[in-house]
Amino acid sequence: MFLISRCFTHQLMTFSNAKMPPKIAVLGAGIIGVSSALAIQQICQKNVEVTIIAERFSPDTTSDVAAGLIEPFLAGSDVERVKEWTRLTIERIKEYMSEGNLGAEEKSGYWMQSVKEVPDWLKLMKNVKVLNESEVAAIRKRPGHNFGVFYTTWYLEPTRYIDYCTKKIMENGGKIIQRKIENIDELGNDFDVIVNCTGLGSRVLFNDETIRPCRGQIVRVSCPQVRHFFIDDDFYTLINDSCLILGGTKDLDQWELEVNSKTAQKIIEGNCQNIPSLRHAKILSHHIGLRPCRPTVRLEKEIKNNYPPIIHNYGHGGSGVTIHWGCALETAELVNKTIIERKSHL
Ligand SMILES: Cc1cc2nc3c(=O)[nH]c(=O)nc-3n(C[C@H](O)[C@H](O)[C@H](O)COP(=O)(O)OP(=O)(O)OC[C@H]3O[C@@H](n4cnc5c(N)ncnc54)[C@H](O)[C@@H]3O)c2cc1C
Ligand SMILES: O=C(O)C(=O)Cc1ccccc1
Repeated sequence: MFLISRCFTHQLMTFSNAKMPPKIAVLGAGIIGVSSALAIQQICQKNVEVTIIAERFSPDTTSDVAAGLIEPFLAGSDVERVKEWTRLTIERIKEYMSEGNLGAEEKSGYWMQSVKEVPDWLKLMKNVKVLNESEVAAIRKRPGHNFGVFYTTWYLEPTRYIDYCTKKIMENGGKIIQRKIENIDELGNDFDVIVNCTGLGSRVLFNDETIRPCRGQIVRVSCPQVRHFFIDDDFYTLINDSCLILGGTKDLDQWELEVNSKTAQKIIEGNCQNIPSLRHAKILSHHIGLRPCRPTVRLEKEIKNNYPPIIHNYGHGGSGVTIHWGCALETAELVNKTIIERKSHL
């Protein structure tokens, strides 16, 4: 268990005290917050004091609901940035796998489409095969399966990964505070840089009405004989180490966190049409998550009078796992640059 204090015990500190390491507050403990905190410690060579402040921690974040399939989805319109963030995340996953960690694997499968799509990010995947007409006919399971792509991607189970990152953050001297921040004024001048990884929370905390919930409902099942993912316009079967994740609704501006049993039945039925052997699946659990959707991911520095610099890293839609490490590295570089600039002005 990590030491969690519920109040700020920081003494007021200014940069003028050059002997003290700069204090960085990371708001949010989903995959974006914890990966950003770890990247900051690594890029600033641990010459910083990182404190994660969050209302909810794993396994009670949106991130914990995700299957962790590595594929841009509802990631906004910055397609080139998203592709580069995805590339960096894939490199990170390969390192994570090489350490022998559970909850990360290569995984192949089918994406069946009503309208033909061969997005640029497929170049980051392996074994990509755009299906020809006879191959589509052989795979087709439901109306709307007019085109298809076979490829190999990866999955990264968020809950295991968040635990991995959090342990490293604490080993590096990081701190954790459980608290809902109603207004960043509460942070006063306790920190030298604020990193905002609050996801959908930024709608209220930073008055950003461009970030909107996209409600996703999933069913976790056990069906070991299913070994490939299967995605189409309306449903998906994704794979983790010890379960399958059946999805996948995407209801914009829906905030309801209660599981809808009719929706669950529809998800199960639709995926059984795609993969008939799912009829033998054992239902394990039902979950809801609100994807933090925004026209683009907000990853930038904000300078507000009378506040420490704020580095925003939020609005990752349905791709927070897919692009987390690319975003974390860019966030950490912005923090490091800010620290260096402020020191040079002392
Ligand atoms: C059903 C579903 C399936 C998904 N599948 C995938 C997938 O396969 N691949 C993929 O890449 N992505 C997937 N996603 C998307 C992914 O889950 C999100 O993009 C990602 O979780 C966003 O991470 P986050 O850390 O920004 O947000 P969150 O996980 O929501 O974390 C936000 C953190 O900020 C804290 N916070 C918020 N406001 C405040 C406040 N005022 N004070 C203090 N703390 C605050 C919260 O407590 C929490 O700790 C899926 C999402 C859903 C819903
Ligand atoms: O449900 C989500 O948000 C996902 O990211 C899962 C997913 C992944 C790839 C294609 C469709 C849905």
